[in-house]
Amino acid sequence: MNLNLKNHLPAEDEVLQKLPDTAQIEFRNVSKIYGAVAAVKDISLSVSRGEFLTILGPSGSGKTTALMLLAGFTTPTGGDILISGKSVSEVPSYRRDQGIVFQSYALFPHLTVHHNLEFPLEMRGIKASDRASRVKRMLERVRLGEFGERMPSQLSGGQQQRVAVARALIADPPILLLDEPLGALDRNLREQMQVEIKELHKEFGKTTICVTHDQEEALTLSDRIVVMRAGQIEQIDTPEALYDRPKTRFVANFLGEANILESVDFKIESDVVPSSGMVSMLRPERICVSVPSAARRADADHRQSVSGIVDDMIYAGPLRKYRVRVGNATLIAREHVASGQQVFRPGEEVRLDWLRSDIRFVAA
Ligand SMILES: Nc1ncnc2c1ncn2[C@@H]1O[C@H](COP(=O)(O)OP(=O)(O)OP(=O)(O)O)[C@@H](O)[C@H]1O
Repeated sequence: MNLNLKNHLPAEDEVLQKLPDTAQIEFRNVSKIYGAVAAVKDISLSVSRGEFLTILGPSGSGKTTALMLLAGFTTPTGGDILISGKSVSEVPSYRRDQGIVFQSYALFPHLTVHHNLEFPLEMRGIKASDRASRVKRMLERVRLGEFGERMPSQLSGGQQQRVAVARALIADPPILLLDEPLGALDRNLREQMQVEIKELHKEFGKTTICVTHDQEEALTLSDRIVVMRAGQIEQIDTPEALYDRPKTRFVANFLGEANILESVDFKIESDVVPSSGMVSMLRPERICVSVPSAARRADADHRQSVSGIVDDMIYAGPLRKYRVRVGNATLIAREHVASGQQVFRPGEEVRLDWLRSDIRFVAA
């Protein structure tokens, strides 16, 4: 990391005009081609001021490339990126007023926590007395008030991550970029940090773009999620819409578990007539498992029921997951564990039923 960055900064009048506290971002037909590989292929996307948008997708789908294009670490092969209406294609990364948090935190190892936070303020020419008070306030905000004089190596992973977020926010940039920010943390800490990041987002209101391959993280943090596949946008939606109404089989399978009811040997009852090229999908938690002789439910007229044989039952703390053979198909059903609930073992016959309105149709 070049600590003499200041010497390379452009004169004040050259600096991209200071943007308001939070910014609108637009990708217009952006592509990034590496030889025969289109890492990002003609993506268009608009992010509102203050929005928390997560880019989600499998490995190699172009998530990091999209973020690096926005950060200015790489230039598009085609298309344009606009921040608050202004093209930034010609603006180098150090002049795009953005806070960035990497999975590896990228803290300066030879600077104390205090100096790590002070660095972006110094780069912006903020005077020493103001810097000290801002650093103090920010360290207190991330509950690290006592840790200013420590070196990064003397902090836990979660604490280092909080320093990295604090450093990204301290200069009040309009945009915050998070690249797998919680990837290096264990599960409990990750959940705790998700809450902290959400709170910081609410408090600071920065337009935030986060890259992750962790579905739960995406669902928890985001106002909207972009699902990428092979360099293209497969679907953009709110977490709930994406999970509950995926448009394609890829999204249904990528975000959680899905029963794709294709070539099953029972007729799927639905109140909606699917268009051609669509297949039926049912989320496992929408299926109820009961004994074959169970009394008819009050809403039985709105439900479809089938009988099957339990293949497998997995207990996972708050959830119990069944794999049930129904004719030639295997359906997955997931139940929240509750007291007094009947538990079924492999080989037992069960009835599965679901609301007809819970059937979704996704592009095959
Ligand atoms: N500098 C590069 N040169 C050549 N190909 C590249 C380069 N950077 C990325 N790619 C290719 O572009 C595609 C998208 O890569 P990218 O890193 O954006 O994916 P990703 O979704 O972030 O994956 P991951 O979750 O594994 O980080 C991949 O096929 C990758 O091999």
